[in-house]
Amino acid sequence: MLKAKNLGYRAGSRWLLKGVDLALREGEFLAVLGPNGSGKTTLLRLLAGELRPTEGEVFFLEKPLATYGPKELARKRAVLSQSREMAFPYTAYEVAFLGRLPHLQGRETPLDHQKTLKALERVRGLPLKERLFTSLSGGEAMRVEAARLLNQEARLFLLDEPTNHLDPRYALELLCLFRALAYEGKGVVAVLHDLNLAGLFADRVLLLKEGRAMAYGPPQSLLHPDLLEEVYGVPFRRLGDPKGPAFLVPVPQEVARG
Ligand SMILES: Nc1ncnc2c1ncn2[C@@H]1O[C@H](COP(=O)(O)OP(=O)(O)OP(=O)(O)O)[C@@H](O)[C@H]1O
Repeated sequence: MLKAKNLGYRAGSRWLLKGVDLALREGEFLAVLGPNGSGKTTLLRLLAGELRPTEGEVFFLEKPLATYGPKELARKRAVLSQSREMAFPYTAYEVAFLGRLPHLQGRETPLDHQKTLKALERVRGLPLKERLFTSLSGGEAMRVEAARLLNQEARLFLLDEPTNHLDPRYALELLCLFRALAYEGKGVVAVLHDLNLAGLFADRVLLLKEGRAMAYGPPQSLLHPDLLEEVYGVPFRRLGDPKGPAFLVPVPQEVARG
């Protein structure tokens, strides 16, 4: 459903992203990993159509992304960005309702409100619905934003650090939710910093370093201490049962040397 070929983006004289290829099928969950400043958000914004590539092209549902109008795009792909800013003092309910906007034919219907309540319920956000969005904690705001995305009923979800601000239980719940949506046939691309969550939830991982793809493939083969040390510049240790999922933790140099 989503394909990028030789994707590059330059700001001034600096390439923030260069030569990135990826392909996402319906039902797949792709995790984008990499150090701070490695180009993850830039890639997500290119895939969302918020930035135009300097080089290469993005195809979404068999069409060049650049040929979509904003409303058509908003019905088909939903974006969770890092910014939580709201131009107006919306309630949590109103923020979740924003997801219906691309679908409204002139005016809202009772069904749009039912869907909004259902979306809030799926993220355990119903008790927050009357609260001003700006008064919510980081984790509460993230869940309300997730309800907005669900309400958009898109085929592709692009998530920039969706587990930011979430405690371990909500982080797992949120990723389980998007994993379930992928099993239903949606596509999910999530920028994550937690390698272990990526290993648990993603079908494939793209590892970026300085705007270039260092590796792209199934997490079992990529989340390896040597590769991670090369990408992040710190040693990693693999924990857990060798036959089970890998859990990788960064360790100080002294600990790595024993
Ligand atoms: N408009 C711009 N002009 C110049 N440099 C930019 C611009 N936007 C982003 N950058 C730089 O490009 C690099 C990649 O930024 P990006 O936000 O994509 O990284 P990231 O991997 O998402 O980082 P983080 O993990 O810190 O969120 C950073 O060094 C950033 O400062």
